[in-house]
Amino acid sequence: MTLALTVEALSKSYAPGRPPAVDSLSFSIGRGRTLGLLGGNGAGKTTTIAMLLGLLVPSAGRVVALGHDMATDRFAALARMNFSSPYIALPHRLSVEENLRVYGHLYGVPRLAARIAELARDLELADLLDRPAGQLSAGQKTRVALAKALINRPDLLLLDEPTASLDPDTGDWVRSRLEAYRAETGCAILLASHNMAEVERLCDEVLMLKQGKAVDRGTPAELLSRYGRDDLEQVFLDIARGTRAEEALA
Ligand SMILES: Nc1ncnc2c1ncn2[C@@H]1O[C@H](COP(=O)(O)OP(=O)(O)OP(=O)(O)O)[C@@H](O)[C@H]1O
Repeated sequence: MTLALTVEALSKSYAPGRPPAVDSLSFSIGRGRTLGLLGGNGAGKTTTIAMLLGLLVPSAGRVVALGHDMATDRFAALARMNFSSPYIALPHRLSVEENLRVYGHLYGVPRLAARIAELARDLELADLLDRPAGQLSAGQKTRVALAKALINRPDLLLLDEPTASLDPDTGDWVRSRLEAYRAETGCAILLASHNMAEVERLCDEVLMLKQGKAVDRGTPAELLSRYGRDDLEQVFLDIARGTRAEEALA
C-alpha cells in the first residue's frame, strides 16, 4: 500500500513540567484510506493535526506527508494537502467567492474560476457565492469550509470535526461528498470526530487517544469485537472511562 502519511513517535509538550499534550504517537494512512482520530476533550487531536500541518513545531518525532519530511520539505507537501476545522474562521467581510479565490491563489490552483464553479455545483454553493462569509449560518459555513478544503484537489485531507453543528441531513450530505471525493481521487483522510456513527461509516481504521497517548487502535469491526460492543459509542465510553482498554491491550 502506498502511504500518504507516516507519523513516527510524535510528541508535543506545551510547557515544561506539564504532561505532554501528544505523547509518542505513531500511525500511518495509505492512499484512499481514512483513519479516525478519536478521544475525549483535551486528548490531543487538534494538537496532532496542527503538527501535521506544520502550524505547531513538534517537541519530538517525525512526520512524512506525501513523501516529504515535514521538518525539512513541508511546502512541497502542503501544496497537496488541505484541512478543515470549525475553529478557523474564514475572513468575514469577504464574500464566499472572494474567500475561495484567496485560498485558490494561496494554493496556486490552476484554472481557478473553473474550479470554483465546479465546487459551487458539487457542494451546492451557487446561491452563497456573493454572500459575505460572516453572515452565513453555521451549516452554510461548514459547506464553504469544505469547498476551501477541496479547492486544491488535495491528496491528503485533515478534518477536525467536519460535521460539528450540522443538522443530521446536512451532516449526511457532507459525509457523502467526502466519500465521493475519496473514491474519485484516492485522497487519504485523517478524521478527528466525536461523532461515532460518522467514524464507523467513513473510517477504515480508528486510533483511540487518551491524554495524548494511543490507547487502542483497529478497524471499527475489530474494536467492536474486542470490546464486545454493538457500536463505537460504547467502545469510546469504555476507553474514556479507562476500564477496558488496558485489559484489551494486556
Ligand atoms: N496553545 C496551547 N497552550 C497550552 N496548552 C494547550 C494549548 N493547546 C492545547 N493545549 C492543551 O493540550 C491538551 C490537548 O488539547 P487539544 O486541543 O489538542 O485536544 P483535543 O483532543 O483536540 O480536544 P477537543 O476534543 O476538546 O477539541 C489539552 O490539555 C489542552 O489544554
